[in-house]
Amino acid sequence: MASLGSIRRDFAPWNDPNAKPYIRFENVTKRFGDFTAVNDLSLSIFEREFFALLGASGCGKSTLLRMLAGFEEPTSGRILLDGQDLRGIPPYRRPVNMMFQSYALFPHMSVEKNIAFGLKQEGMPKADIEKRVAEMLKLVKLEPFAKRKPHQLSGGQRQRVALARSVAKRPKVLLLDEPLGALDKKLREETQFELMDLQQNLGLTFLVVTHDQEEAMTMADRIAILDKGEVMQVATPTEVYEAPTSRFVANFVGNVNMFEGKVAASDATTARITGASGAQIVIDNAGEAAAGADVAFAIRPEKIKVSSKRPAEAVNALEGEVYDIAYLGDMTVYHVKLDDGQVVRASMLNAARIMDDPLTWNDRAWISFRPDAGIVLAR
Ligand SMILES: Nc1ncnc2c1ncn2[C@@H]1O[C@H](COP(=O)(O)OP(=O)(O)OP(=O)(O)O)[C@@H](O)[C@H]1O
Repeated sequence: MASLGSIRRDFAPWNDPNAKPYIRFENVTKRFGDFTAVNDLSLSIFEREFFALLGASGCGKSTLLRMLAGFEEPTSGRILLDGQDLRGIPPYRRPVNMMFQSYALFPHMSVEKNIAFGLKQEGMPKADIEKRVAEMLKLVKLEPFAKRKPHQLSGGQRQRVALARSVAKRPKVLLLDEPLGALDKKLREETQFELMDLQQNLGLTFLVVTHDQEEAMTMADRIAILDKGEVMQVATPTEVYEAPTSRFVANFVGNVNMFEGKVAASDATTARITGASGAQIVIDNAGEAAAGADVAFAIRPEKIKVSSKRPAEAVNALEGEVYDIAYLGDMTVYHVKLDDGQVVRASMLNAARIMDDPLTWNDRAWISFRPDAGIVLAR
């Protein structure tokens, strides 16, 4: 899984009951004809937050950005920015700017002219423009390339010009639609960190749309996971990963194993889930789910241990057969087919060069995990 890169200690205004949201979507619905792209959606974003909208293609992410930028109006509901209802305010009068992909740069203009373009249009005095462009070039580390044309730059450098151009006007909110979509994997990762630095240094509020969950996990303070125009969960990357509130979110972010079953018994300290095959899983607690409820026990691959013998101390251990092994260098991913037919994915770090319990295809194997290693999902 991606590193949770942007964890900023002490930055959590969403936990402060007195903090006022900076951007607020209030019961926003957007229809195109009889198609509902955004459905009664409410969402709060705080000043200086790096907020990501994550969801599959067509879930309404871009429509939300476009409504905030003023290119579309909600069919119903309100969008507030710093307490002001944005309805009817044209895009150029909103303190919001959209960063477009680097291919939207002017090919015949140098880097510095590209950055200066919007400022000139605004009628900013020449001396101020020069100062601001110099500042921007420094910020995105492109000073040596000021005179070059876009085609004389690498993809990552072009992306930085696009970024400099979109922050040159000092918008309060920057909207980024798949900002790193055009870059290869390595460059993407580097640029992610640059983007985070820039956002923090300038104290901007970023709203980024992506369908790349690792990217959202790495960069964002909080993530909203959308499905069919509705918010499924809003939380920090860690919470989304470790404490998803639904099967949908658990499946959407990272790899997960789901054990479907019924809550057999539940008290304050432990609960049991019985699967269709009769196998029982002991868990810490079943949350809100009452005895008899249909639930899923969701557990991440790295929280499952694979071994050739049943670990003596294990509360939960299920037997099966090694079905597939993928050696990834830093870790090994096992697929174990349990005796009831379910295939479980378990990943183990290769901390030592030589495994003390080597397993291979078709070996009998046990998977085991702690009662608190997963989470019970009722939705
Ligand atoms: N102008 C429009 N007219 C009709 N339907 C539209 C219009 N704009 C968007 N839609 C529809 O609304 C839905 C949401 O579109 P949106 O662009 O917000 O999706 P998205 O989540 O950003 O997807 P992607 O990741 O593919 O860009 C889609 O089903 C799309 O076809």
